[in-house]
Amino acid sequence: MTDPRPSDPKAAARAIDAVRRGWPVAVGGLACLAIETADDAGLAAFDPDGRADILIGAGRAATLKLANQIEAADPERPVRVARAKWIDLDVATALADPGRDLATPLKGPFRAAPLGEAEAAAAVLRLARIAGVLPAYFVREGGADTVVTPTDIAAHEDAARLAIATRARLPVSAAEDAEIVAFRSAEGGDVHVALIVGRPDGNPPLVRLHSECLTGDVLGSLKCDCGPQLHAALAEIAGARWGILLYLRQEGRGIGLINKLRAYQLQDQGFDTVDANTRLGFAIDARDFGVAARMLALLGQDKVRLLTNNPAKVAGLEVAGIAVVERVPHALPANPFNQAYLATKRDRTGHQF
Ligand SMILES: Nc1nc2c(ncn2[C@@H]2O[C@H](COP(=O)(O)OP(=O)(O)OP(=O)(O)O)[C@@H](O)[C@H]2O)c(=O)[nH]1
Ligand SMILES: [Zn+2]
Repeated sequence: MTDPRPSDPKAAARAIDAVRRGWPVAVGGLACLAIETADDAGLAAFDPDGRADILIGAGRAATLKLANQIEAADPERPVRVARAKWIDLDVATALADPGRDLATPLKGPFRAAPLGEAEAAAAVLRLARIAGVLPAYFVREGGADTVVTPTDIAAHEDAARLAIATRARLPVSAAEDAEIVAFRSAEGGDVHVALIVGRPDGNPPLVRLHSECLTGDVLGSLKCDCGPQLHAALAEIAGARWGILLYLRQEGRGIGLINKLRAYQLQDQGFDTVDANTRLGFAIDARDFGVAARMLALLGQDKVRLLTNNPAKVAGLEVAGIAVVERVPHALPANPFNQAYLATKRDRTGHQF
């Protein structure tokens, strides 16, 4: 039977592009204009009467004293804020970006409005995360040139659509006998990579799921443990003679580089890594480890020994059909800049150190 609502990869790609360029998108019956990329002319064309409401995540809404007007819920849940005369583009921008709270104390009171279409509202906030912009929109009932459905947006991130694109020998300093395999989805999402070290020897491979961290992996950031974990993982896998490192393009636990740097800005103001994410209106961890499970399945592996301190990675693989026969701890020495970050992982996100 054919899917009555097949997804359209072009629609998601066009919508991501539109959000990044400051063009409106329509999801269901909601017309939405991303606040971060809107300009005065775009806003005037989208909303000539100044009547469009604001759509943000519940985590952000909670800091706007809207908490008592919304159900306590996950930080990504959409909240619609009724437009008031004094909410212009500048105020909306301050509303969208918690990094400005110290410099721009917010007015108020803000009033929550009925969501309209909850599924469409949630999907358009997910679209913001995928596009790498702040999850905040001007929103009104109506249409737009760019139309996208929640199904299109979900399909864009659907791990099941990943396939192997190509593979090649890649000797690396940790292991000369290595092969790189690249994965891509027809939906045009991120390209993920596996580095296979050695040859299958009949035992489950030693596997590391490494989420991209430009600051840590490339620049040697001391704020996190990613760089040292990456290199230690390669060394351990090489030592085990057979294993796989998955390099997952899940920068910033899935919120993207720019929004991760916004979370860092909030950390400079004293919030920890968990609260920084939720104050932006994102989940604490937006990653889908089903991507890793799909990659392992495509490589013919259904049992692994997993290098991690993060129980969510174990659970994420298991739920997607990969048996984790052993969790191998992967903790590295702290430094003065990442001590608090590691303590937050231990105390608030269940990491086992
Ligand atoms: N949003 C956000 N992402 C961060 C922050 N610090 C590091 N990251 C990202 O977190 C991810 C690091 O994840 P992993 O190395 O897989 O670590 P983990 O989930 O803690 O699990 P294990 O290391 O396996 O125990 C990378 O995508 C980083 O870019 C932060 O403060 N905020
Ligand atoms: Zn990092």
